[in-house]
Amino acid sequence: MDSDSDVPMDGAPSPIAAPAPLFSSGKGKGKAPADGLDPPSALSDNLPWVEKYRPVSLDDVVAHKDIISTIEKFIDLNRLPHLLFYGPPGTGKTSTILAMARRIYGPEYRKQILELNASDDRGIDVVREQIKNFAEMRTLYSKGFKLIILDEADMMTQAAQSALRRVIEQYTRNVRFCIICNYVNKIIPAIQSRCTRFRFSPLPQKEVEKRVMQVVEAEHCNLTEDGKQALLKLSKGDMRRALNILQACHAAYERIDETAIYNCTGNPHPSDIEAIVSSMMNDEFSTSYQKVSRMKTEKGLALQDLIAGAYEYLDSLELPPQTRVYLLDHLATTEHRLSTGGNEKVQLTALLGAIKNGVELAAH
Ligand SMILES: Nc1ncnc2c1ncn2[C@@H]1O[C@H](COP(=O)(O)OP(=O)(O)OP(=O)(O)O)[C@@H](O)[C@H]1O
Repeated sequence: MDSDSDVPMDGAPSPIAAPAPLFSSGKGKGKAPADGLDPPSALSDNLPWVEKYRPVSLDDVVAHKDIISTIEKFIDLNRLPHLLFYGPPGTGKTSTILAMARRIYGPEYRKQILELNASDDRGIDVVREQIKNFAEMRTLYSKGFKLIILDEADMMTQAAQSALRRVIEQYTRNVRFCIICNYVNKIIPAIQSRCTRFRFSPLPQKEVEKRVMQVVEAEHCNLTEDGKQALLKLSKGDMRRALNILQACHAAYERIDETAIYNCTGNPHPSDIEAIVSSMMNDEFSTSYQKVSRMKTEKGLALQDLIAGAYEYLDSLELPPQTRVYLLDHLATTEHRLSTGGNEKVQLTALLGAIKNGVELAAH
């Protein structure tokens, strides 16, 4: 693939375009990267870890092995279709396409791609002008195809998406589009049918753990076992969240244990949730109300956090099915009322009443 470094660039590289990756699996941790990027430096020290440890090659992308091998086949056969990557945040969609671009174009890949995301203007003008200009200009200078990455495409207006449909068709000969979004149902069917779709599911805990432990070692974090478990639980298969929490805790605490993780993320500590729910179940109504209100104030908990924690805690309790259903239904109702502006105090008393009823139900 040609690299046309003289081409004027409308897809200018971002300041984080060339982070110094500290490791790239298969190449050896801590080595200076072989692709001519800056070695680890003050620049990389200032980077958020999610960027510092963004996968460099397709091999570095954890999980999604089927997707990676399919894409590699496309590249090897030089038959890359338009791509549509969708799935929850922090699962590697952007990382995969950037690693793919690096694989196709080499270290100068930034010059061959146009990357647009939600912070850019996503109106119809962008589609008609910026994309069109890029697509047209590139054909004058280079052979092969160029890549346009539309990140967060589900935020594009319907009109812009419709305009994109024509642009995709017009430039199919020399441009490939990679459309990235969280919610595929927000992408109009006409665009979906022009792309090969890949779903990026939440990352398995084991894979997140492996990557986190590499970062822990490289950054010399003091992460305890219970801290690691809390981190993995809270990140819910989102690698970005895992690395961000780890970095924040590393900055704030010498030793990253479970408490540090919960404090740093503002999530209620499981022991507080346990204390609250058991008080709601066992103490007399007004005693429990006072205790829960006091804990809420002391720990700075919102009723919403408490509901999320109680939901998980109930999972660990042995309850008759009828009681469980009753309690879950009330948690859901309270959550909904809060989201529509319900008063916290009123909702707390209502929830407390429902839990008391649930306990009575279980006793009969
Ligand atoms: N599969 C993965 N393998 C290795 N690192 C990953 C993976 N997924 C995410 N990461 C890490 O999380 C960061 C964010 O990932 P990325 O930007 O690729 O997520 P995304 O799926 O595009 O999310 P969003 O939908 O929010 O744009 C990356 O910089 C990388 O450090």
